[in-house]
Amino acid sequence: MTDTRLDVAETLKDLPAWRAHDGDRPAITRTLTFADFNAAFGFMTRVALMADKMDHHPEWSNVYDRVEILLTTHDADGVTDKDVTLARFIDDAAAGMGVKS
Ligand SMILES: C[C@H](O)[C@H](O)[C@H]1CNC2=NC(N)=NC(=O)C2=N1
Repeated sequence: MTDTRLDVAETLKDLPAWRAHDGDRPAITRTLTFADFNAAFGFMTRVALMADKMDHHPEWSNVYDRVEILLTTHDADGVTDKDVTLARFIDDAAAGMGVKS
């Protein structure tokens, strides 16, 4: 994995559940809705452990069954392979956890 900045539009072609962040800097976002708070927080725990292992951390928030996630690489001021790797892990983790959207 490198800290090379990727083109956001190109990157999103391989990440259909993700959108370009509409804001101040290059980033990708996904909002997930789970069955309930327990499922949402269980998902966040799994992602948190992987993020810490990768030393690459999401910007996110949780309200009850909903988790909003923004991925960007602060050290590169943009989206990198690290964000793609974490996004794929997030998609895989969510797929088996009763995600409603
Ligand atoms: C010192 C440490 O490796 C860095 O601050 C890491 C920590 N987690 C990080 N997370 C994210 N999303 N981007 C970074 O550039 C980053 N850098």
